[in-house]
Amino acid sequence: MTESNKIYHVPVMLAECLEGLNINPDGVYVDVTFGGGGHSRAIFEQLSPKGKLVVFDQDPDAKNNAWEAPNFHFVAANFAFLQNHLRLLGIKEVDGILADLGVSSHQFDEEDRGFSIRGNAPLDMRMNQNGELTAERIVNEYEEGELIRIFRNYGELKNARNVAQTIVSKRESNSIKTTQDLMTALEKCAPKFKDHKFFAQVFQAIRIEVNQEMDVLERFLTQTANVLKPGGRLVVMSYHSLEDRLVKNYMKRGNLEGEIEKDFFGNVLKPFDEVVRHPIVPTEEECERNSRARSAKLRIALRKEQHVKK
Ligand SMILES: C[S@@+](CC[C@H](N)C(=O)[O-])C[C@H]1O[C@@H](n2cnc3c(N)ncnc32)[C@H](O)[C@@H]1O
Repeated sequence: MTESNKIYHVPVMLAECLEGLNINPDGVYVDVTFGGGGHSRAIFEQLSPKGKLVVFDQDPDAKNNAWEAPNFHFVAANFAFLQNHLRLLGIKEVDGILADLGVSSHQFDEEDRGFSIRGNAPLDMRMNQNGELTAERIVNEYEEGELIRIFRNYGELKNARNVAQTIVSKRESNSIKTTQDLMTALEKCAPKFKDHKFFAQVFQAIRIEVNQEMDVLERFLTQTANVLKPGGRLVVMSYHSLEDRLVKNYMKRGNLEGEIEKDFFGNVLKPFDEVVRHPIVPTEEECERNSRARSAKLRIALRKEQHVKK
């Protein structure tokens, strides 16, 4: 934890994720979204000294939650580079991969990072503070059509066009620099009594674009089949319908578009079999305890034997 009395992140569906990974104590596991390390610690506790855990996080703050052990390795990088980093560590194959997508509670709670609709902060929203694209650049420089695309696709806003037009017209007189500037500019677009949800959707859309979350998820997913050994598990938790669709397509059909590809003999070509056909969702009790769990969907797949490796 970076601050003594603040909880960094409460892991979502912890027991379900562990069960999904079906841990072999001597195996090699990767948690590509380390965050507060809740899932990682629980995985690590199940490993023998022969087992190994490699974790990724692109946010330097997460490194403060890491620990020292000969069989634990923190990689400060984007999981879009999974295969490269494993190669650098001399790891060819792993037994299980966990991804708990999106941002941590810590990132939301740190007001100055601009993820939250509470308080007032510069429009930033970068998970990796070395990244070039900020929320401020998107809001002040993106063309109207691009803004419509992100509010419609990533925010699922019904009035995406109106929101984009309002931003374009407001920024003509004054650039929109802070989270409060943005909320004030969009006051008239917010539905009555549902303004909290509306602003959360606006912020979510911008955050997904800032961090190129769909693009890196695609790049990550297509590498998992190359690094998981036959029988290895892919466990992915998503919080947004677009993310879940990509994960579902990839696990079910072996490609991001969800198209069925067959070989000469009519066998479906796909690297994974789903372990559960429908996503696992948190219990009501967990959602009450931890509101961040509410939109979570967990999918689990098993790496098949016969897929030809790239
Ligand atoms: C939902 S939190 C994970 C919480 C974690 N499972 C726990 O128990 O504390 C997501 C974390 O993944 C990191 N993250 C998100 N996308 C990433 C990416 N493309 N590459 C590396 N880290 C990423 C975020 O910085 C954040 O710390």
